[in-house]
Amino acid sequence: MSTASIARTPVPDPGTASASVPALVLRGLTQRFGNVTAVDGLDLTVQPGEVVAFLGPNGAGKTSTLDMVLGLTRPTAGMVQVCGTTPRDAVDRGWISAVMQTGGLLKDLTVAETVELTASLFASHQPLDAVMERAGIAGIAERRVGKCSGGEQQRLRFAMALLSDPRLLVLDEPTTGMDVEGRRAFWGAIQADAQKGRTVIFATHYLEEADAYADRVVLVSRGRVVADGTAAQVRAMSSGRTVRATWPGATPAEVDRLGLLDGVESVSLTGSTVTAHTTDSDALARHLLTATPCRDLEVTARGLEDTFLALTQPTTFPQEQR
Ligand SMILES: Nc1ncnc2c1ncn2[C@@H]1O[C@H](COP(=O)(O)OP(=O)(O)OP(=O)(O)O)[C@@H](O)[C@H]1O
Repeated sequence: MSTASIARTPVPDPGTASASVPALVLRGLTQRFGNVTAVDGLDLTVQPGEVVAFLGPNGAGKTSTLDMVLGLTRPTAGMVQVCGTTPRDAVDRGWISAVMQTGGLLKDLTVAETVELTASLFASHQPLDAVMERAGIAGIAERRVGKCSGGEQQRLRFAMALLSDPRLLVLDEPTTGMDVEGRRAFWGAIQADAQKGRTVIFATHYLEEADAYADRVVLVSRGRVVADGTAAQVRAMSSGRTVRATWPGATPAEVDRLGLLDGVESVSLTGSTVTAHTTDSDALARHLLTATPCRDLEVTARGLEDTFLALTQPTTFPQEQR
């Protein structure tokens, strides 16, 4: 099944996880698969009501972390607490549930039948009509799952995850493969729900989703947190500007030498385009226009995407040269 909420029957016991207890605490969380360290001593605390984007490149360790949060795998080392208890206990109590990317749906059932069947696995659950309304699928209740679009199927998974009225909702790249309209409708439903106080943590590759929907962005790279704050704070973490220019016939060695200039944080060469991040764009621009054959020079403020690349990719020149 795709949602952790339906993997086990929850024990109704509202009230013992108070609002002052963090929704999620990770301490030194580590997951190794043979020689691969997928999660490398990750620390994170999420307070109730926060909407957190877990952002990182492929293989950063997002899914491995969320699997441990959901109690699907055990950490190699470190600790996970969900609403003050273990992940398995939180799942049992219906305090945490998840919307995963794929799977878990039977195509021949209708949307309403799917929600009913899932609800029958719980000792107690939210009213079905209210859950379907909240997830934005009340209007397609009689539609067969196989006829639903990707966005509609994700909203159905969202409804299934809401049945236990979880305190913490985990979304693992929930809008992968959806078109723009499907993504917007899905996030509209999640946001409306989050505004009522639910804690949401979502893994995504989409920077614009993190920017638009998260109160807080946690940027992970190689199993570690490399930035943590609002989208604006994370963007500001790599201050400075991006300088791009066309350098016909540039060699990697010539471009690497730009890394020796004051303020240059990273530099790369793609075709004949040089891209550099620097805290002193005037000096770099002057150098490129006077000491190299560069032309078509462009200076821009960094966006979240540039910050993401700057914080998650190694520079192209050796550190000892700097
Ligand atoms: N079961 C496993 N066995 C071996 N290696 C694994 C396993 N699961 C994950 N990995 C490795 O651990 C690292 C982190 O993977 P993970 O899926 O957690 O990253 P991710 O950030 O979710 O990536 P993506 O955005 O591509 O889904 C990768 O190098 C991956 O190949």
